[in-house]
Amino acid sequence: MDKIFNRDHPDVAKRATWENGWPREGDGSDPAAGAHSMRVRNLHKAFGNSAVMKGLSLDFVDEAITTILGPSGTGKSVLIKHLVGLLEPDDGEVIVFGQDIWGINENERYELRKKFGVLFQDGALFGSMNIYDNVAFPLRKHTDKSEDEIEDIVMSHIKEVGLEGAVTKYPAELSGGMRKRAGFARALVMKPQVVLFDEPDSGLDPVRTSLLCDLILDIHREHGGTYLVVTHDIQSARKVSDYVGVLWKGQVVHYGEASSAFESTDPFVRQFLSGASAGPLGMD
Ligand SMILES: Nc1ncnc2c1ncn2[C@@H]1O[C@H](COP(=O)(O)OP(=O)(O)OP(=O)(O)O)[C@@H](O)[C@H]1O
Repeated sequence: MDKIFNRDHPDVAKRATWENGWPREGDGSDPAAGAHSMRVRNLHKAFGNSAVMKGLSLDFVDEAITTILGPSGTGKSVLIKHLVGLLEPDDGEVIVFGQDIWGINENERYELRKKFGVLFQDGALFGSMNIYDNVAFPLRKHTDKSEDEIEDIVMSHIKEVGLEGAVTKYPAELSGGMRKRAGFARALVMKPQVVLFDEPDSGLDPVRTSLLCDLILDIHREHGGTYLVVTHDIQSARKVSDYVGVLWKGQVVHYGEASSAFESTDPFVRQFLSGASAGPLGMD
């Protein structure tokens, strides 16, 4: 399937400036500067005595789908929460659309968050609202659009995710896959520049996982945007990724174009991506 991400496009070629497999860090003179809407610099975060982020740095390539892979408990969700400003780093910076999100005030952070759509693991739908009202919620809360305008936007996204037959149903009446699709529609209604997916495949069977990946690709091709997908699922990563980052113990052990991850000779990356029990990765 074709993807919107086209490495030959001049804007994208300019953005994907690499040094030793890493995006080159931007300075004022670097053509890649400003080309990464989300940048994480030397991120440190501990909960009590437990250090979770240990100096993580990563630039996400605009308009691409980047997948973050890594074992359980390695800090993938913590990274997402830093990107949307739900967690504050102990040290380091999270720079989003050119702004250090902890160098601005709460109102500015609130405005910045509107550029993000987030699809949480279970869809994070409101159980007391039907699917239409769930998807309409961000528009009613954050815009002054009329109900007619809202209906046009909501129904176009509900159709896009194939839920037009379920608008009056409540989340509890839907399957896990349908709830995720409803969460995806809700994540799109504000026309986000960035969409973050926290384990979109969790709890889905392989066929539904594959269909959800197709939907992610289709919608990315249709609307563009910078997508970040956190997952354990190697098949999903193979299917959707332009770039792959592999995390282990709060650090990035590999980051580059998807093909370079799947061909990596690094013992940790190979073990994780092949699911082998023998290798540097243990149960701890
Ligand atoms: N608010 C919190 N308070 C205390 N510890 C936390 C908090 N949030 C995360 N942690 C801890 O940080 C570590 C990383 O958690 P995180 O959820 O980011 O892992 P993950 O890589 O997303 O794992 P999984 O793939 O299993 O979802 C875990 O040990 C977790 O218990």
